[in-house]
Amino acid sequence: MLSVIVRSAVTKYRGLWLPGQAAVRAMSSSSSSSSPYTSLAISHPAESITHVELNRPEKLNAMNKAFWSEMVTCFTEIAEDPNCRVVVVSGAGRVFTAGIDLMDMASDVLQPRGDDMARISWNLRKTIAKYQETFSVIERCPKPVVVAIHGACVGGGVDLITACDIRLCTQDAWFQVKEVDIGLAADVGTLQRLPKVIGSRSLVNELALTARKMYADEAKSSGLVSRVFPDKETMIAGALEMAGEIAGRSPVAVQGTKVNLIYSRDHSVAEGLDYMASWNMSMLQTQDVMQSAQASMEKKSPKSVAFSKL
Ligand SMILES: CCC/C=C/C=C/C(=O)SCCNC(=O)CCNC(=O)[C@H](O)C(C)(C)COP(=O)(O)OP(=O)(O)OC[C@H]1O[C@@H](n2cnc3c(N)ncnc32)[C@H](O)[C@@H]1OP(=O)(O)O
Repeated sequence: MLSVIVRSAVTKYRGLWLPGQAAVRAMSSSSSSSSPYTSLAISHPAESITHVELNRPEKLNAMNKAFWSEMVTCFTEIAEDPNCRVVVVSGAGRVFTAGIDLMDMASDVLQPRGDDMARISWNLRKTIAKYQETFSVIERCPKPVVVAIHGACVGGGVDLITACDIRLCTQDAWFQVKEVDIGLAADVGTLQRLPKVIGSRSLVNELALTARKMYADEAKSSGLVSRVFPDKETMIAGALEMAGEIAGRSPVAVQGTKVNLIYSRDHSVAEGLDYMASWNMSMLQTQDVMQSAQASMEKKSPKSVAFSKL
């Protein structure tokens, strides 16, 4: 199936079909007028919670050109939005995502432009960096991101979820580091982040080198996901409940926790402690500490405190 899709896309690219701004505009005009995006649906299911839904269900949420840039815009805005304290990401329709849109990939990544090898390579490097940014922007976002996965999570889907902070899935979910099957080394985050998520280096290597599917139970036992739900409905309810727990706590504490966890993952303990001290020399001066401590003394939940926006 893959070769048919890629071949037909390349043929269309060479002969007839050049997706560009016009195609993107045409897709925009056919989508809901309230959403600025064609590949994502954004909603606010509860106070301080933003729900980002991959929203091309008819193509199994395959990641097309619009998706790769819209995620960057979306998460840049979320990072700056004081009304958002936590994000839930999920997929519309019957699966989470089938990975990169193989039609778009054929015309973009596989047909780099340039007058000679140096220029082609330079352009391709910039393209790959742009694709990487689509998921790095999730990791850089100081608001925690809970991702809820059902059905297939293929290729770019694994790159996406490893950039998120908390992973939940349904019993029918499966994960596939599919890139070797389509002739490439995964290049937008899986090879860098999956070994930091899953304890077993051997398992990571096996998954990435064989492209075998990993099902929900193994995803749980290996640490890729922290919870497995019987179906999508209960998973989304569980994700929103968890998001509510996070959103109810001090945003200074929550965002500081995310930023420092990621910093420490990539640095030595000594460097992490040093960074933490510098972070908290400002952040400990927040009114949130006193308000939270007072609630704790009064045996109240931190959720009872009306924290100032951040
Ligand atoms: C610099 C680059 C960085 C990024 C790298 C990323 C790499 C990757 O993501 S590698 C992985 C690529 N994905 C795949 O190889 C998966 C391809 N899809 C499938 O194998 C199957 O669709 C799947 C097993 C997920 C589900 O099979 P099922 O029988 O349930 O559905 P289908 O009939 O196959 O699909 C339904 C419609 O969706 C379209 N579609 C599915 N996947 C893709 C895709 N990746 N790209 C584009 N379109 C896709 C499929 O063509 C069907 O459309 P239609 O015929 O119009 O109904």
